Amino acid sequence: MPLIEARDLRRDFVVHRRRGRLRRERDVVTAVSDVSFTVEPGEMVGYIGPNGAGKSTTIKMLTGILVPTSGHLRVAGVDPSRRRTDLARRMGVVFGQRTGLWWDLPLRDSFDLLARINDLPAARYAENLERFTSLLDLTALLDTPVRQLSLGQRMRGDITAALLHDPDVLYLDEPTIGLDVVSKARLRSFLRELNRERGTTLVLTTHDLGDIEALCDRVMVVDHGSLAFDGRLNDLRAHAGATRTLVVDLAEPGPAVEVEGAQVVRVEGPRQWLSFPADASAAPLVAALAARYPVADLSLQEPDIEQVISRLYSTARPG
Ligand SMILES: Nc1ncnc2c1ncn2[C@@H]1O[C@H](COP(=O)(O)OP(=O)(O)OP(=O)(O)O)[C@@H](O)[C@H]1O
Repeated sequence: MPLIEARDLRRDFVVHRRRGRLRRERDVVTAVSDVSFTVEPGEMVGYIGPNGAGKSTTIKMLTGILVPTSGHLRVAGVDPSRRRTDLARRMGVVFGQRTGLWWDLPLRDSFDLLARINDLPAARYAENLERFTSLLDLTALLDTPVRQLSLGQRMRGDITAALLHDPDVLYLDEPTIGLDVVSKARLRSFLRELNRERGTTLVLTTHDLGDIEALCDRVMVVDHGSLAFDGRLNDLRAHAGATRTLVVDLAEPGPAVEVEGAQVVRVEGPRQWLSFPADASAAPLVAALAARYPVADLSLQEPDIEQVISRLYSTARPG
């Protein structure tokens, strides 16, 4: 059974806009429109899209904070907005820009409070606290008030808090925002290990495509409230019409090579750049080149994922 099942999910917001000095008009903003997907237990899914695309609204519906305007939604077999308390035991949520910890309390007291709120058995709490604080390098900071922690330390504290009760699914909204390169790498490797060891399902929204490349087998792209893509990261490159580049060094400079399925886009002395569709194999190209030309060396350039995504956003946008 899928862990998350969303069918034709929609969320409208009613907003009142000022028209002139006295008039106010009622307007309806559709934040999420007819989104359908399923997530299987143990999947790591990236949910990406430009600002205002509907990512946070979707996460809020998945966690039961917001009620969908229409559509069908089940998480772990239940309707999140009706069974929010039951579901809270099975999910962890981390919003990168806000903390779920008590600002003036030492980290340890926040964890103790959460363990009590969640009715965690003492032995399991002790075991998880020990494990996550050592894995996330927080042991020495347990007695430090949250307000004195750096952003990266606080984020690790929030992630520990979200995991103390062994949730089946962890929702992360911008988990690496503002973190330095080393903290990002450490957090990503922790999340990979968590998924491998405990099978925790991960749903991640981010503007950092490095998070997606490091963590997610699957990516969903939302734009203007609708899903523009749902599939593997590699297939996203092909879907967006991306190309790969084969860089060929010939034994000596010569005219542009001719080979089926690729186009020479640049020539510099003996080096030539051949562009071909991202979903095509490079093997037949390499074989054809080597059979016809004196090839000294070859290398392959993957399309830059940032470019792929911005291309997808621009093609998905109406007008
Ligand atoms: N409470 C609300 N009332 C009115 N409009 C809202 C509300 N919450 C969200 N919206 C609107 O719904 C749309 C989607 O917002 P949402 O926060 O889900 O986007 P997002 O993809 O998470 O964006 P970002 O990347 O900037 O966080 C936006 O147009 C936003 O203005």
